[in-house]
Amino acid sequence: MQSNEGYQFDGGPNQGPGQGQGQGLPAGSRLNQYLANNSRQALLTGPSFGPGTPINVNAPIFIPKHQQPQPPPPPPPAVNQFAQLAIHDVPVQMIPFNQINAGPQHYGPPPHMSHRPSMQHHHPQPMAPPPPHVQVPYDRYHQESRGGTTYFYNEPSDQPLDAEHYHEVDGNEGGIVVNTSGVFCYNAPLPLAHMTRFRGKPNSTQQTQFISPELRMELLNRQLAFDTKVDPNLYPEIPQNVEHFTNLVPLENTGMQNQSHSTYKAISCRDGNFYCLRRIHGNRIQQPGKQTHLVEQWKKLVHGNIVPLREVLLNCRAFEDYSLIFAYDYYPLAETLMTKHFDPKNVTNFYDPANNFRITSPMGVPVSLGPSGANETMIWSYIIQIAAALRAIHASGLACRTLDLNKIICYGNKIMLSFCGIADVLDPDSTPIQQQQNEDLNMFGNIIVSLATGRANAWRKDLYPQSKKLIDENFSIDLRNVIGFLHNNGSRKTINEIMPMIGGRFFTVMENMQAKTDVLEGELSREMENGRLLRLLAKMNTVLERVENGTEEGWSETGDRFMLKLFRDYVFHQVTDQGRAWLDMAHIVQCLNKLDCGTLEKIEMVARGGDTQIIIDYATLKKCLEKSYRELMGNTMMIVHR
Ligand SMILES: Nc1ncnc2c1ncn2[C@@H]1O[C@H](COP(=O)(O)OP(=O)(O)OP(=O)(O)O)[C@@H](O)[C@H]1O
Repeated sequence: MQSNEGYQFDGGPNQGPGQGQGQGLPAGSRLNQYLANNSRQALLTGPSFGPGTPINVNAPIFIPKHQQPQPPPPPPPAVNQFAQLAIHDVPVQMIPFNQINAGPQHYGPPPHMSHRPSMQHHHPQPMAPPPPHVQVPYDRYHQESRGGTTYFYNEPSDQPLDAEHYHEVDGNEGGIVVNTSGVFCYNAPLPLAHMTRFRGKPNSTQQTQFISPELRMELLNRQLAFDTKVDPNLYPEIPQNVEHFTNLVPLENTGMQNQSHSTYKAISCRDGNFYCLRRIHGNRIQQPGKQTHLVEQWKKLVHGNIVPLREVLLNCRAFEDYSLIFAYDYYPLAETLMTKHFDPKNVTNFYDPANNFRITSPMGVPVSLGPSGANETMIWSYIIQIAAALRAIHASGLACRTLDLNKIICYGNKIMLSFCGIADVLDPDSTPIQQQQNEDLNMFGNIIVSLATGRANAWRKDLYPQSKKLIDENFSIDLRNVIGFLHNNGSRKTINEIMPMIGGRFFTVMENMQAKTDVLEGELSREMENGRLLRLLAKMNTVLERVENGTEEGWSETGDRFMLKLFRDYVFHQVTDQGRAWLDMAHIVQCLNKLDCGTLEKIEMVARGGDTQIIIDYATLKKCLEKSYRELMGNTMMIVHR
């Protein structure tokens, strides 16, 4: 046996039978015995990867399924981890939001999923309901946790082997379990009960495996919105750069006669972030100090229901006039309350001429209000959010001054006051701030009347009696009180006074938002490992099969790289003893995780010719990778981010 930096050839630590199969497992552990049995099985049937010496490694043995005394797939109570998918399980197809749950009920696997038994190809029953699930007795399986992973296994039995055995198990309440043919099985808890109601009922296995289709679509569309560019031939009037902003894309119709303002998406070259630019056409600021003295206060205002103002450009010449430009944070595919509820035809769309592609927000389905307006729950949610924003603005000694349906944007579940601060620059108002704030409350009342009646101008004096009648007939006394209070000009009033009228509804909105946050956090924690594994894969592929590194011609075939090459085969190119590819995503993910952590667990790697077997631990492999990657970086001029 040779040893070099932790490499061990042919053999490995001398262990007695049944010892040390699972590192850190007690000797009497049933999992340990199970692994030992599998090891013995491997002795009888030969190694799983090419010819070679018996496996005697301090690690769970990786054996193609058909070589084992075959357990039927284990039935964990809930498994919804990516790691559990077979490699041929592809991510969920993009389904437009409005098509989800639509159409006839489709039984059987979706066309792109292939984790069903292969027999089903011979006897396809696409529209037949699935056969009743035969519950495998749970007590036939043993369960043992190790290093955060729960292994399910059963003792060898006389059962016939079924190499292609996959099961799809209908779980209870939103939980569908897909078992792959892999030996390892990751077990994850079901989402918290209070979160499941926000997920909707999954209509197929996919929805429990990946980020929910609605959220995926929403995020993808937002990403596309970020990426849109305009064709300069189609928009010759849009400048290439506006100071440090570039890549301007109009968010509303431009080029109309006598337009006084326009809105664009842009990227800042300073920080690479996206901004929403509101341009006021031909507005030369003569007395900057006097007109912009409130800008700094607006910039300091941070609130979840207010779009932050970041910068104001005075007398900008990029549009060949003296424009006033306000830069706000950009929220992709945000739409105004006006377009959402009153003018759905005008929904914010990007038309990407380069791709001939329209992007709309699948979540932002226009909700046209009927003759009796929006439902009361929705209105209360708006009231609470607008009140929260106004409370912050008024507490800062400012007034919104532009509270109307066109200046409130919807972004996901949230609504936000947009374009704040513009009125203070365009038209500095010397009336007492209290009076300006009172006017905000009046405008707030108008918005509620519009939403409740389904008519944007229902608050107008001539229409108000009719609107009031409709509201009295259809809405609660609390809502009528809020409107009455906001429209009452007789007394001094503050936004805080509507809190008692909101009452317990506040908690409902807060709980809903909290639950949504929990769902998003859950999704994030499932996906966050992807980046780590991607970085690892990128490093491995940067190093492997490189023809040469500087002057070293055989670099990729020697030393540490040779170890990594064998490891690549161990991870990705496992074969059965008949030479068929053996694919198990769980194995791949687990190996990469162990490499990333640099565990001391050992594996046996076999060269393709079968003439070399190497026993090595993950910690050493990790060092090989890091060292090779560093060597490569030392020879390059590129800046590489870790
Ligand atoms: N912070 C933001 N991020 C992304 N989009 C935004 C943001 N603020 C506003 N928008 C979008 O900019 C567009 C503004 O154009 P729109 O014509 O609807 O409003 P407006 O110009 O105020 O209306 P009007 O011309 O009637 O006064 C809207 O589509 C709105 O959704």
